[in-house]
Amino acid sequence: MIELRDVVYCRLGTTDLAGAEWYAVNILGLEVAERRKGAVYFKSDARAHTLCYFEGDPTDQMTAFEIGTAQDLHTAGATLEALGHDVYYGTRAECEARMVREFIRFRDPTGNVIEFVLRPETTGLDYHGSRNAGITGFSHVGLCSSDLARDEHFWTSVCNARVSDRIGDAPLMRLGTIHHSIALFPFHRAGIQHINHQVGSTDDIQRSFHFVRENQVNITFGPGAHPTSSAEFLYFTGPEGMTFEYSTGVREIHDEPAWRDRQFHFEPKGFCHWGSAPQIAAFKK
Ligand SMILES: O=C/C=C/C(C(=O)O)=C(/O)C(=O)O
Ligand SMILES: [Fe+2]
Repeated sequence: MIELRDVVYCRLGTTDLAGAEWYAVNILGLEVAERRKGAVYFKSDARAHTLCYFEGDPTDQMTAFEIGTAQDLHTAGATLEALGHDVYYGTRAECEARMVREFIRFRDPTGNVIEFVLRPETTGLDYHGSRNAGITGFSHVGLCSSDLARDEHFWTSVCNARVSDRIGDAPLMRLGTIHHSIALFPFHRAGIQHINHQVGSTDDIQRSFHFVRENQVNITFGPGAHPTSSAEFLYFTGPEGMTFEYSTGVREIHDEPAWRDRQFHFEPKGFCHWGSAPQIAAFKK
């Protein structure tokens, strides 16, 4: 069993790095941690970075998860290879570009590019966004899945994810105590379906709702409340069509052995109990 600790960063290719930086700072509310040749790194919490935009193909998207020890990372590589995945071991320069000690890269069964990383850097310092979006940190990722049952099996049997709830057959899966760090949603191609940042309060959700709308950003869902995690949310569109989510109040699961995954409808009421309907392809039948 591959023991993942947490989701740690996303890397997104962009054909307009300056535009992506403008959006990440002025709309999303992240802080530029560092600019390097062809890449900008963003902070959303104490970690050195949780998002990187790099010059490249916008379909080039990676999600990284932390593994505890070098031994575990190498064992994970061998496990994945034995299952037929091509596993790439990152070079020193690629590790530096990710601010990690070591990493491996492979594709999950849908074809999503996944990195398992060792010792991602942290700063121990809070982040300070110039726009006060109230962000408390990068929290979860939604991944596209071309076969939900197959991919749930991968994340829960090969890796240590546990299903907290399902919307239809779409699993919301936890790695620690947070209700979900990975969610899978049905879609015909691989890629990151949405990127979630937690914000401090309902006030932040409501202020951002008005802020993003006034800045002509496309709101695709919300404000609303997820019956699954109890989080209040807002979804909106970012560079190259990426969906970003703010949410607040995500459920924590501390009664680990006692928790039973619950079944929700794959229709608007399963996604929101305030009555908002998603304008997001992967959230619709
Ligand atoms: O609308 C479905 C999404 C549910 C949740 C949640 O329960 O918080 C998410 O944030 C998610 O799946 O990404
Ligand atoms: Fe989400």
